[in-house]
Amino acid sequence: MESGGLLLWALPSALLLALLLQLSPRLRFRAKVLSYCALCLMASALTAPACLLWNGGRTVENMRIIKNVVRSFKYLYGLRFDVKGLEHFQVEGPCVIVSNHQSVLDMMGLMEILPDRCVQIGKRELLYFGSVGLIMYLGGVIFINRKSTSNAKSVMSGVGQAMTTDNVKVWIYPEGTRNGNGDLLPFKKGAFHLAIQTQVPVIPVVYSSFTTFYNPEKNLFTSGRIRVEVLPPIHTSGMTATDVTELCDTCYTTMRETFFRLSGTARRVNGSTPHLAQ
Ligand SMILES: CCCCCCCCCCCCCCCCC(=O)SCCNC(=O)CCNC(=O)[C@H](O)C(C)(C)COP(=O)(O)OP(=O)(O)OC[C@H]1O[C@@H](n2cnc3c(N)ncnc32)[C@H](O)[C@@H]1OP(=O)(O)O
Ligand SMILES: CCCCCCCC/C=C\CCCCCCCC(=O)OC[C@@H](O)COP(=O)(O)O
Repeated sequence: MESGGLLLWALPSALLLALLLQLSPRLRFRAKVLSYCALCLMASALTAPACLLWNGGRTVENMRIIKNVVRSFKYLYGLRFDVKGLEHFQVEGPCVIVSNHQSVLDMMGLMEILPDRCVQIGKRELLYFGSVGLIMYLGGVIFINRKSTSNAKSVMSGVGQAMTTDNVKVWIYPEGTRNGNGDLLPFKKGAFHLAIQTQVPVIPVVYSSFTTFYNPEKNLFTSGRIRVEVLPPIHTSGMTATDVTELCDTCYTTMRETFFRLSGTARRVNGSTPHLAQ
């Protein structure tokens, strides 16, 4: 009797939901993004105990476990990564990896190629994303307060020391925030200060534009192919603080060119929208 009643409600509700999702692209988009967030929360909650049991607490070693879990997400969303230049990660010792940042989906692209012993710099607010915050903490993510330049700088100088003593690579999104508008934002300089202060190479990584398959303005979230290129390391030995701006500009120019090439879009002229390549 009870299960019959449940069926009476559950079946029409499910059908109504399916109909609504079919009818409203906005709802469909939101449902898919929500499913991604739920997946991250759920996977984090299940992976955190594994990290604790395996490695005992906050350590970069946990990134291997997290990476293996996240790498399976792409199949659920029909994403494919074509990666080139992975051999450039084979540097002796620590380095600073810089890449473009388009959306929360970047976590999948990050984990697709993440080298061993590599932690990311993230905004402090991420720590409060429930189990996702916990898993980031356990993986050794370094949290900075973006509202306080002095705090961010002092955290970064601590990072420099840890990089050399613990042989850790650091992954930084130099745009400082997500940007999905088909171009790169101007770079902040923290990553380049860090590389020069610790005299380690900078390795740029570029992901092609997501706009053809993920675009919140157009309620678009379909399957897609992402081209990824790891560029050759830029060595900083002998550079000083006076070279930070030039290093930052060189990386920005190279990465922006690569971004347009990988995305099949032409260079933006005076801020106009990029045109499709011929
Ligand atoms: C199992 C399932 C799991 C599912 C989930 C999986 C999760 C797994 C983990 C993945 C984690 C991923 C985390 C990703 C997180 C992504 C982010 O959060 S991006 C946002 C945060 N990151 C950044 O902001 C990095 C880039 N920002 C910078 O580098 C900034 O420069 C800054 C250091 C943060 C400071 O920023 P700001 O306060 O805006 O100041 P600026 O204008 O940049 O600089 C002012 C001034 O200071 C100089 N300067 C900067 N840094 C230094 C330094 N270290 N030393 C000396 N001087 C410095 C800078 O040059 C400016 O001076 P100038 O004269 O104008 O040049
Ligand atoms: C109990 C609390 C529950 C909180 C629920 C939070 C729901 C979100 C859950 C999962 C989302 C998965 C996110 C994976 C990690 C994303 C990291 C990321 O991309 O952060 C954005 C940051 O780089 C820049 O932020 P802004 O663009 O400046 O903004």
